[in-house]
Amino acid sequence: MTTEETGTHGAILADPPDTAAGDGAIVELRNAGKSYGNIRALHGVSLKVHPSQVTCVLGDNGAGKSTLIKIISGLHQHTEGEFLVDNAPVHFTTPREALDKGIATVYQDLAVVPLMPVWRNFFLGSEMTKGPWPVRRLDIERMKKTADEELRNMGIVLDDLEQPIGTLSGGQRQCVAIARAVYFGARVLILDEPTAALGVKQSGVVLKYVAAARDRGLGVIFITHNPHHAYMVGDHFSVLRLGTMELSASREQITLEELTNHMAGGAELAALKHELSQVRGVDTEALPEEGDLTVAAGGEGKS
Ligand SMILES: Nc1ncnc2c1ncn2[C@@H]1O[C@H](COP(=O)(O)OP(=O)(O)OP(=O)(O)O)[C@@H](O)[C@H]1O
Repeated sequence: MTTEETGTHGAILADPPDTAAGDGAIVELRNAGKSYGNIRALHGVSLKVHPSQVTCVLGDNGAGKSTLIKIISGLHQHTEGEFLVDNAPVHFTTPREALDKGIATVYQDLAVVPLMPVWRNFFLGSEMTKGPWPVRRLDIERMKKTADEELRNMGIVLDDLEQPIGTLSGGQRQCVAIARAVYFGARVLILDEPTAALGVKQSGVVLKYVAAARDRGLGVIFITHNPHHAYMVGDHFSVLRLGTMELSASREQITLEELTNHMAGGAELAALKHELSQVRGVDTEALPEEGDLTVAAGGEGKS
């Protein structure tokens, strides 16, 4: 997935807004959509993000996941339907406006300065300072101490915060980005395929911190191709296909197998199998049946 902007952002919020109105959803899309000129990238999408819940958005390439993220994070505006934050309609014109409402995005390609220490990256763009103007200077000790405390609060233990962030694994960098967003007051955390480039073990570590962010009361929007990863932490599942919402189900309403079948497209696989049966040399009997798709997708998942 490509994005025009990368990295995490943070905003220190004033008192949390009153969410007593409505059903407590922080973010809501009602039949929202987006067209780029003649191209309808997203249409009729409804979605809610509640505090302390992980809302998973799944979809294959071109399904509209990036477009959805861009609307919620303030990079693009919706052209159909409604977008509400704390039950009030919004039309963000910049990511800053989304941040001011507590909506932070952690992109796949994190905007970090690889040679700078972990603690320095933690505060990048929002450095702590001390002393009166014009002799204000960086408060290095306080930044180190705070970064250390915040990472530990999230259960992230790194050997040395002085090490360049570029020396951390991809999974560790994602975790630092999540802790940073939590520290800077995010209420909604959008994670753009955080496990896509990671191996099994590192994906597990990142999923642990997705759950930790949820346990700290954040509403998490977890974008992924991988139904197995989604099902490990998700409370609600929305599957996008060709720009529309094909499925919206709570955890109680769907099993992992059903979710995987939706993602793998059981009908499409059957059609493909039929076409392949016309091709010499392809043993279609060896291909999985629709009911076997859990195994098929799990073994070969993109993420
Ligand atoms: N700026 C744009 N101008 C025109 N069409 C666009 C633009 N951005 C996205 N699209 C189209 O909108 C549709 C949805 O794209 P989007 O990038 O949101 O999907 P995605 O689910 O994020 O896919 P991927 O996982 O491959 O990144 C695609 O058909 C894409 O070509």
